[in-house]
Amino acid sequence: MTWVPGAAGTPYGAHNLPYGVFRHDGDQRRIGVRIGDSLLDLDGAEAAGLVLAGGALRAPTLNPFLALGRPQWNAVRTRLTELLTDQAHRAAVEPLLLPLADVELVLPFEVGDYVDFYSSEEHASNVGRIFRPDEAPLLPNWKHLPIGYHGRGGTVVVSGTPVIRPSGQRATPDGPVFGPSTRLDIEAEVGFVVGVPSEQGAPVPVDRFADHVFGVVLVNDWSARDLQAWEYRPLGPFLAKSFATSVSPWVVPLDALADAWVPAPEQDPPVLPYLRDIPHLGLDLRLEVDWNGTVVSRPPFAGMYWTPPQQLAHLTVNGASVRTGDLFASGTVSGPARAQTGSFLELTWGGAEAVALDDGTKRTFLEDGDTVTITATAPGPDGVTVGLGTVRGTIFPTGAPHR
Ligand SMILES: O=C(O)/C=C/C(=O)CC(=O)CC(=O)O
Ligand SMILES: [Ca+2]
Ligand SMILES: [Mg+2]
Repeated sequence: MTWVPGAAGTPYGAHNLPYGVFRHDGDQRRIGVRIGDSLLDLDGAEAAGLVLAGGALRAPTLNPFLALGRPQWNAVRTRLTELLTDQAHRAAVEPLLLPLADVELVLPFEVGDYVDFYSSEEHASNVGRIFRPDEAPLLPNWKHLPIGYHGRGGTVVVSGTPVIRPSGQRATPDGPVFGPSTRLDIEAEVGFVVGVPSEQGAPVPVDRFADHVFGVVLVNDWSARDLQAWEYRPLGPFLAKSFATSVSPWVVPLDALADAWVPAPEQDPPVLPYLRDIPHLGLDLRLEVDWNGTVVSRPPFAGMYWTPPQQLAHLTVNGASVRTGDLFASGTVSGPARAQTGSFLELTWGGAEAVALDDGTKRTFLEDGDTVTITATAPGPDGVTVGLGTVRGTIFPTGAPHR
């Protein structure tokens, strides 16, 4: 049990220890690890010789640490657990704790390539029904491979960054017009952060997932549905999703989620051998979507049809390599019930059924000034939960100054 006041038994006790990057008093970016409502300054801890990672913890991003690989991730985690649970270290460590309220959390890693999957059967079927009412909801390939597309790593931003309403083309009966999106939406997703690179030409098999993937962030893949509906055939989303994708500031290590693996939905028809993961496990992450202070949805990640190891195996099966800092997102997480959907497109069924918020207003798509907050928890050891932090964004009008 941790000696840090108030932290034991919370979703951010010593069983979690997510990593982030912070600034204090406008200072340099530094790596920290969260414990309760504080963070431990790991730059200071490594400088003082309390934890050793060859200097990787003294960098302004997590990338050098992510690149170290599992044996060193484990060694650092073991040491941090010691420092934060053994009273013998308290006098040395306590001066390096900072209240979270006093720091600014920044993008924790330099994002490399960003891939977005489409792995919820409910989401894919719902979008199919809404966008393509005259066709089968799922295309014939959907149960044979995890569908995905390459997104835009350079526009991934940390939680709290303003989201400016994008402009673009949308279809009208009189032809396309240009202007601010009128159907701006969210996508509640889970992102996987690559630590150890793979070699070009050498696919990553399903059972090597944990050698490469360091941990998990929450993702909001903001989506302009009107732009998307007009542009997406035949190559998929382009400008409808590339303007901003928000991630939570804490990267939760896979090690903190050891108790969250659960059987994933059975796959029928059977998948090709390179996608066979035995046991076939997904993560029991429970998401919550809050719109201006009202919880409107609770998407269950455990029901995702394609698992993260299958996604990584598929992403690399053609010989494409992954690099440190690559991010692959699960795709929108939707469960079978309306109040489990991970997009407002589904929640309002294409904008036809407004949702009532607790403040007395009704919404279909996002209005300027709206704030969406996605959080998640997972089961942890001994009945505690693991917190995955928060990804929050507020919509600013088109043309708004960036900050
Ligand atoms: O079915 C379509 O045409 C498009 C669907 C999406 O918007 C999905 C997407 O970005 C992937 C996902 O988040 O599931
Ligand atoms: Ca998406
Ligand atoms: Mg996006």
